[in-house]
Amino acid sequence: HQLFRTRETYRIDVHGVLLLAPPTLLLVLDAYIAGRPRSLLAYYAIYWTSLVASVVLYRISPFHPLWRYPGPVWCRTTKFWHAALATTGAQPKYLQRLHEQYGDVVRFGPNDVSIRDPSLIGALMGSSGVGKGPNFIGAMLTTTNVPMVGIMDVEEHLRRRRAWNRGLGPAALKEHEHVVFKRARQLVERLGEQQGEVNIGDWLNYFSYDVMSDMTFGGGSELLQDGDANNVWRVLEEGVVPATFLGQVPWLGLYVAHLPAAVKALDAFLHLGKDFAMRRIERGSITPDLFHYLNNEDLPDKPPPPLQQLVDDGILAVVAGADTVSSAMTSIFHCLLTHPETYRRLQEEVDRSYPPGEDAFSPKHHREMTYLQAVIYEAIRLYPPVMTSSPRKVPQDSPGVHAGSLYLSPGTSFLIPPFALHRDPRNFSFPESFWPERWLIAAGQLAPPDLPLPSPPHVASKTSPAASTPQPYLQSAFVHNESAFMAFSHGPMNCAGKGLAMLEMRTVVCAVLQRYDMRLREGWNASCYEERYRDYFVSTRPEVPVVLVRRDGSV
Ligand code: HEM
Repeated sequence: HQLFRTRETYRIDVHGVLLLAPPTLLLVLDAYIAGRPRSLLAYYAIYWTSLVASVVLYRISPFHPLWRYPGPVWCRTTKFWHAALATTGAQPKYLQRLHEQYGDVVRFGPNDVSIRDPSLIGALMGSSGVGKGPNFIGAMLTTTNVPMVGIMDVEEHLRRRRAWNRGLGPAALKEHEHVVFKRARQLVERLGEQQGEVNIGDWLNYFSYDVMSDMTFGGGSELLQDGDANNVWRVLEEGVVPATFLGQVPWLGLYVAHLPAAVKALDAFLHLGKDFAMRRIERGSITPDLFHYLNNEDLPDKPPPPLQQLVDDGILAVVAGADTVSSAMTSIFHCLLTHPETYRRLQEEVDRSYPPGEDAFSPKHHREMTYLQAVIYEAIRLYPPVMTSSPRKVPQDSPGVHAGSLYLSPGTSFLIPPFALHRDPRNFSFPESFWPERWLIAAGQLAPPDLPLPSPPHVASKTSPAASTPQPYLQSAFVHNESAFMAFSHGPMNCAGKGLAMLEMRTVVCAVLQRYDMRLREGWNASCYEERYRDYFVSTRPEVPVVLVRRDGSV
């Protein structure tokens, strides 16, 4: 047990030696030296039972360094409880409930804590914060080919991150913003060609996937044109469920990697990124896409990285670049369509900045559109596309980490889940309500006496029974703690694509609102969006059925 604990390793051969050698040695000693042979099974049964008992007793005992942090007792015994819970997609709400019950620091696994205290974010995730956790080892079934987002060594992570910063920084973004505008134009045209009702989420999926392929690999996907005939989105959604389970128990991923049948969904998912990367390498560089930077094509003196690294980062671009943006935009439209007054106000701002005839596929007025920015931030405050964010782990060979009154011992993993922070009334007034005005009040652009008070939680349209619920918080003081806003995470290992994501969201919202009036399907139960929104590091969400009508009256 001490060896397992202190020499934590993902090597299966070492596990084998630790699990099999001691009982075998005892058998040999007993049989040949003491002359008392027993069945081999008895030695193994006694050894493994003692080992499991020792592990469990230690984890629930006061000798464990995380003893003082409260949490459900069963979660202390093994991480399998939490892994099973995470595969339901309900992890964010579960952690939120634990925080409500136990406080701001909760132990939700043997060596895992969740932290809901914004004052600790800087120390734990800032420039001298803690490196990433091992979840991507389990999710990607490998210790060697982990994409940049999951590299645990801080130095190595920041070294790999440099190419992403060059490829997604303001200068590179300027170079390929035309890709976003071209695809946004195509989206708006294709929406207009649809008859009757559309699931806006599907179209936003197609848009973000095509943008991601153009931006990262210089092309290769035409979902907006052809639809999703190869089910790439289904592959993505099916792949994230087993990846979520194995991300919680990463060592198991290395065993599962040897069972081809068990990882069919995951394999298909991994192949997506690989195909993209291979096609791009064969084609060579046409435009300075993200791959151009990841492959060091902009630094001729620097050798290109190994092929596997490019493939791994290709997969990261697929997931990080496509799903998050689509998720955010689906939530934006859901929120707008369930809050007609907000929709009207935003459309007025769009009409002022991009009146009919003005090119909406241009960032010319984005910066001055403060209400648009507020709507985007508010939608991803309520529905952060990465709801639990990525775990961090205090290195086993470090002295541990002190932050405020918190001490995290070596080997402790922790999460600072955006969902729990965003829905905490100590950080945001009316935390369950969609209320973009809060961002304007906080920025001093709207005076508190002019407050348009938020609608009841989540939805305010006629399609929801919540509309008749009495408003419960009218008298509360205004609270807005932006340091608790973590949709893009925090520090040098935060989201590398925030600039691109904001450009995509602003462009699509402006272009769609300029061209169309939208409404939800009559009678659609809007509250099912919140109920059926699931977190698997990225998210899966229910359909948002809408009807679009051209504002200029043409068909
Ligand atoms: C609304 C859209 C998006 C949201 C809310 C979002 C959010 C996040 C979050 C929470 C993380 C985890 C950071 C951490 O571990 O602390 C992350 C990582 C990352 N995101 Fe985004 N993201 C979005 C769009 C994008 C786009 C368009 C790209 C472009 C390819 C991108 C690229 C990345 C990369 C490369 C990482 C890994 C960063 C690292 O580990 O250093 N993201 N994102």
